[in-house]
Amino acid sequence: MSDRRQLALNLFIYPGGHHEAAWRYKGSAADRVLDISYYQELAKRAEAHKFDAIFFADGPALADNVRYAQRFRLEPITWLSAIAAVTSRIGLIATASTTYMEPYNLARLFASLDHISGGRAGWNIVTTSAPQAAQNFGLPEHPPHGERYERAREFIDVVTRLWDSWEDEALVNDPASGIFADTGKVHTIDHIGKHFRVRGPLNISRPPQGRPVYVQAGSSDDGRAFAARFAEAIFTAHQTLASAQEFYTAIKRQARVFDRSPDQIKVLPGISPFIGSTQAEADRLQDEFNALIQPEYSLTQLRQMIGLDLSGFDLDGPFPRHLIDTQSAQGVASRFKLVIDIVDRERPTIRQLVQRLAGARGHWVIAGPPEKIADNIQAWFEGGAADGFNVMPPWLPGGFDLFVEQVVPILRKRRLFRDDYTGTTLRDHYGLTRPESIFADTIQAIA
Ligand SMILES: Cc1cc2nc3c(=O)[nH]c(=O)nc-3n(C[C@H](O)[C@H](O)[C@H](O)COP(=O)(O)O)c2cc1C
Repeated sequence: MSDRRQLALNLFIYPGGHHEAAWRYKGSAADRVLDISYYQELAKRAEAHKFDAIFFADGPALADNVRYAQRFRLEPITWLSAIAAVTSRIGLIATASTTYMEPYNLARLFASLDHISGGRAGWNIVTTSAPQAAQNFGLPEHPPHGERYERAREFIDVVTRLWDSWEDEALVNDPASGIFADTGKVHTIDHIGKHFRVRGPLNISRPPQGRPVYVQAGSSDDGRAFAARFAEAIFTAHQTLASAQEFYTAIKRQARVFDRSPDQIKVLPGISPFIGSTQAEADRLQDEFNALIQPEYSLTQLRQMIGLDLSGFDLDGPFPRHLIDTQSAQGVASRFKLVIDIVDRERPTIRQLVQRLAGARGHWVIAGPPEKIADNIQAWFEGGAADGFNVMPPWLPGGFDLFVEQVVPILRKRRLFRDDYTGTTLRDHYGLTRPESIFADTIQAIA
C-alpha cells in the first residue's frame, strides 16, 4: 500500500458509452442496453481493477431526443441491487432527485441498497436537470433553480435524520432474550418543515455506512454552496485545468465555512478518453465517432444546455453568440456557463461546438496515447484540480478496456492508484469517516 495520496476512480456508465453516437459505433454493446449481465460484467471488470465505484445518472422523465440515441435506462437502485449481488467491493452510486422523490421513500431505498451491498451505496443528490419531469408528477412546471435547492436542503436534513433514527446499537436481534430492537435507541424525527412533514423512524436499521456516501453534481452558486455543506464526493464537468482548479479551491474553501475538513470532500471531474497507440490513431478514433453524430440530436442537446434552438441555422456558420441570454440559466446553470466559456474562448462554428460537446456532454474529452492521458490525470490530481475522476469511456465495453489495460497500469507504476482495496465500504475506498448518529447519546426515543 502506497503512502502517497491516491486517486479515486469511478466508472460512470452510460448504456452504450458517453459519446452521443456510441451506440452506432461498431464496437459498442448497443444491443445489450437492457441486459443486466452486461452491466454486471462491467462492474466486475471495474472491481477487478480496484475502481472505487460505478455510477449511474438518472432523471424521472424520458429524454425528448430518444429518436436518435439510447437515451433511456434502467432505474438505478433496482439496477445497482442486481449488481450488488455479483460484486463484493466496488462502490455503487445511484442518482435520485430531491425534487421528485419523497424523503421517506428515498431513505428506505438507499438504506436497503447499503444493507444489500454491505456498505457500498452512494447517493448522487440532484435537483433534476430535465424540466419535463414536472409533468410526470402533477406539477405545472419545473420549480425554479433556487426553490429546488431550498427543497434539497430540507430533504437532506430529513433523510439524514431518518438514517440516523436507528442508532448503531439499536438492532439487538437476540432470540434468546426475545428482544429484537432496543427501542430506547430508535427515534422519531418529528420533522415539520416547509416542504415535508415526516415523523419517522425509518422502518429499517441504520445502514452499514451509517449513511450512504453523499455525492453531489451541481456546480452553480447554489449547487456549490450545497456541495460545500453536505457533499462527500462532488461530480463536476470542466474543460480546462484552470477551471477545475478554480472550482476545487473554491469548494474546499467554502467547506471550511461549514466547519468541514477539506479532505472529507472528494472532487471528481469527468474525463472521457479516446486512447490510441499514437496521437494520430487516437485522433482518428475520435473522428470516427464524430462522423456518426446526428445533427438533429446534437442540436437538441445544445438547446437543453443553453436554451437556444439552432435548428435551421447553417451548421458551418459561426455560433450566434448574440442570441444567448446569460440570465436564462434555469436548467443546468453550470453546464450553461461551460458552453458559453467554450464559445467565448474558441469562437467555434455550430458544428465545431456540437462536436466538442458530443464526446461527453461538456465533460473533458482527451485524445492521445496512454502516457498522455496518464500525464494529464496526474497534472490535474497534483495540480489542485481533482482528487480523482469519473472515467467516462466514449463507448463500452471497449473504451473502458483500453483505459484499464493501458492507462491504469501507468498510474499504478507512478503509485497514484491503489494495487488493492484496503477496506470494504465505499467510505473506506474514498477515505471518508463513518458518521455517528445525531441521536447517539440522546434519551428521547419512540414510545
Ligand atoms: C457527472 C455529473 C452527473 C450528473 N448527473 C445528473 C443526473 O443523473 N441527473 C440530473 O438531473 N442531473 C445530473 N447532473 C446535473 C446536476 O446534478 C444538477 O442537477 C445540475 O447541474 C443543476 O444544478 P446546477 O445548476 O447547480 O449545476 C450531473 C452533473 C454532473 C457533473
